[in-house]
Amino acid sequence: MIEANIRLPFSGFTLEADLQLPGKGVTALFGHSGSGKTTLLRCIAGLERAPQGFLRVKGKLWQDSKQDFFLPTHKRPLGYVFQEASLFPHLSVRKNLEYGRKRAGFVRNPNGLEQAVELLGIGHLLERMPERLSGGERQRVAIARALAVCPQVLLMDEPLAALDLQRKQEILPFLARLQNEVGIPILYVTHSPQEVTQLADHLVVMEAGQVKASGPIAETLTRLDSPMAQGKQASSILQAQVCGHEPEFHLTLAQFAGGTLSLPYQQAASVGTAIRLRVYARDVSLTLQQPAQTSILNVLPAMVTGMAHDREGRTMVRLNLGGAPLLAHITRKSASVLGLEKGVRVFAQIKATAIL
Ligand SMILES: Nc1ncnc2c1ncn2[C@@H]1O[C@H](COP(=O)(O)OP(=O)(O)OP(=O)(O)O)[C@@H](O)[C@H]1O
Repeated sequence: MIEANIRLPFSGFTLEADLQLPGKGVTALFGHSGSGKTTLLRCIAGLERAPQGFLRVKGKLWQDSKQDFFLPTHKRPLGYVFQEASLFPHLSVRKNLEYGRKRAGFVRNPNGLEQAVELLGIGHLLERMPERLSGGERQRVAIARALAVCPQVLLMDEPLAALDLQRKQEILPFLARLQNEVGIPILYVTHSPQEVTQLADHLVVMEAGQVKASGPIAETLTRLDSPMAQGKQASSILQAQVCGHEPEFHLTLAQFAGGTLSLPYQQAASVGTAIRLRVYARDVSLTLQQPAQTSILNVLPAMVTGMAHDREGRTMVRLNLGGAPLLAHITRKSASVLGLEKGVRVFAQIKATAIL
């Protein structure tokens, strides 16, 4: 677990964060530009010293201003990945990785470097000079360099922001692998909703230096007061498990807390495989009665738990499907005609899902 209680005033901006973050998985720090994400990460890294600060990482004290205790950055077992890879241009990839390990005062695992190289798939690049790497390869080397020191926390500040879409797609699978195979918490700064839905297990929403929301991804993503639950991109995440296939219809069945869903056929996913699904709020419609004949395969009972109206005649409805939260974006008129309010039972018709 990461416990942080930080107050850092700058002129015109104050960071105030009181957070308890999980000790594993990816925590996304999401917010608009200038909301304080990087400053929070820098405080955790010890690159910024908040006059009022308490920070404990996996039971170890890193800062306690009350006791005037501050562990300097080089003694904090962490890896830091920036937007730009910032490799030494005169050193080969291998030397860059080795240099990082020599600098860190806490490396214990002698195999850390080999493991990082394998995980990021950069074995064939070790003797190359950085100038001969593509942007995506350079960033993979930077991530491997951060991991090679065997950190207890990995801090990533918009690691994909400087890359074009194709390079982003190239790196995302490696990040997903990191999440599954490295047993350390990753704090991941981003303002990309797509990266949040694809990678995050826990979400922290920042606004003007304050923590607006913090919690498990499925819950926090669908909070009606969250900036991510607004507009066309609003979506929900469902944690599901493959429970069968219907190859004759080219469908796969997946079970989640709210029932069973039919998905496009996933030949490679055996029964029991855990999958993460994204459902756009705009792809969910609501009915009061269970439709007897419909072409929509996924119709599940749900209960309305909240609603938020916008100024353009649309309503975001938050639903509970057996404990799983789901957003539906419908017209305000439909919400009125159906008499929707908190506690009303409905059927959610899910038109499309994407496997992440
Ligand atoms: N050393 C500093 N002195 C004064 N103000 C600072 C300092 N560092 C950051 N700030 C201010 O703190 C605010 C938050 O900056 P920060 O970089 O943490 O935001 P961010 O959410 O990471 O933004 P972005 O997504 O654009 O990187 C900004 O208004 C910034 O100008």
